[in-house]
Formats: sequence, structure tokens, C-alpha cells
Amino acid sequence: MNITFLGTAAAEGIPFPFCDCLTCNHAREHRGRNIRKRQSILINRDALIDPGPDLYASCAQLGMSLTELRHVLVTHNHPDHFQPVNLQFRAKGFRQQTDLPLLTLIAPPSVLATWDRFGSNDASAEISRVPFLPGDSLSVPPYRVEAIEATHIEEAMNYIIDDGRSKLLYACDTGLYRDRVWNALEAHRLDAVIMECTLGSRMSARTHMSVGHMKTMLDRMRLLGCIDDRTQLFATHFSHQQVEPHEPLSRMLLEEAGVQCAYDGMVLTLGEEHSA
Ligand SMILES: O=c1ccn([C@@H]2O[C@H](COP(=O)(O)O)[C@@H](O)[C@H]2O)c(=O)[nH]1
Repeated sequence: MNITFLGTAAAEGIPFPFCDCLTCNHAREHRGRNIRKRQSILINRDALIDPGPDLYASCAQLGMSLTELRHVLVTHNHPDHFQPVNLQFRAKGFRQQTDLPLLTLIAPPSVLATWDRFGSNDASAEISRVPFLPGDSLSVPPYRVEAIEATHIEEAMNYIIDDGRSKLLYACDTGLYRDRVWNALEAHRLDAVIMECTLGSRMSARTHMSVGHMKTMLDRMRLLGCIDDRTQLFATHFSHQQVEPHEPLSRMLLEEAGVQCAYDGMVLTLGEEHSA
């Protein structure tokens, strides 16, 4: 499974244009891995999680097209994770010379309501919708997708994605899992975990993760046998208000939690990593 981080920031991005905190100012001055677009990942070339506000800019910057995209999974109904216009522009009039595969839109009902409220049309966007909720699973070859309940807003989900060779847990956005979620997770042996660490080392909250909470979650996963020393661990979805620039943040995450710090353009081939 190839995974490309299209964006690694929380709602505001880094730098946030309306902010002059140290992290935002450092990013403007030093750029590189300090610049973070809003959170989204591409799996292989055919599955995308969270088509947020920076999707087109990320693809342009990384030289990637989405013409092979077949599955879009949405975690929850927040505007930094789902922007209907990204998919509305799949309509034929906007790409007259290009045929696209039918797209499966896997999303909670609240996201599908947003899709409808923005005047979207499934037929013209060549989309087949699949209402999805925590506890649901389905097969969209080559993937098996399972949703577990996130601790964030109503209907928010994290996804377990299995391509038959490797299994990924995508854990954005969430706070500490509720007890009932661990029963569902227990059955899984994970090759990679991508977990939000919105709050860095500065604070804790119920609906987002700090490095302390991340360690608590990973310790419990280890105890249950979901992860072991071979599992690759990544932190992402950082808030400019809570984290330092990329280098000190990377050091802190590695030292305190044994976790790698994701950056925009990072590519994982489960077991390897190199820049796009
Ligand atoms: O505990 C928190 C929660 C949020 N923030 C900041 O707010 C934005 C938006 O958060 P959402 O919960 O995803 O709506 C987030 O990017 C943080 O910058 C926070 O600092 N602490």
C-alpha cells in the first residue's frame, strides 16, 4: 500500500494567514516541511481520505492527478475534511477530454447531507454514495474498509483499511477512544497507524489528541496485540496553535512516543519512506 500525505495540518493550516504566532512566522520564513496543508491522504492512486479545502493545491504541488480515483472516504462533517466542490467539479463539462471511473463516496449521513445542501448531483459527478457509520464495513476491491467510532463530533469515524497485504488504521480526528471502540480494534493486527496529534505536547482535550494521549492509545494497542515493533507509526493533523515547527516537533514525537512526524508530500510504502 502506497500512502501519500497530501496535507498534515488541522483546520487552519500552517501557516494560518490570520496568525502571527511563532510557528506560523517560522513556516513563512523557512517554508519546506514547516508548511502544512489541511489533512488528507491518498492511498495508492485510487482511494482518498478527506477531500478538504487544499486538495487541488496539494495535487498541483505534488504533481499528482486524481484521474484513477475510485473511492473517497470522509471521516466527519467538518469543512477542513470535506469540501463538496472538490467532487462537484468531476462533472463532464469540467474535463471534457477525460473519462473517469465511477467514484464511491463513503461517508456518514451528515456529510452526505452537506453534499446535497451544496447542490451536488451524484449522476453528473459520477458518484455512487454509500452512507457509512461507525461499526460498518464493506468491500470495495482491492480494499476492505471498516469504520470505528471516533471521539470527535457525532458520526465521526476512523477507518481501518486492508488491501489484502497490509492494514492501516487512520485515526483523524479523534480524542481517546471510548471503551466500546477497543472491542472492535482488538481483532486487528495493524501494519501502520496514522494518528492525529493536533495538540502536540501542550495540552489535552476530549476531541483531539496530544502526544500524551497518543502514547496512551498506542500503549493500549500494544497490550491488545494490534501493534508491535514492526508497525509503522505516524503523527499528523497538527494545529499551529499547539505545535512547534517541523524539526523540533519531529524530535519530540520520536523521543516521547516513538512516532514519526508526517509532512506534506511524505510517501509511505508500508515498510519504506521517501519524499515525493
Ligand atoms: O482542544 C482543542 C480543539 C481545537 N483547537 C483548535 O481549533 C481548531 C479546530 O478544531 P476542531 O475541533 O477540529 O474544529 C484546531 O485546528 C485547533 O487549532 C485547539 O487548539 N484545541
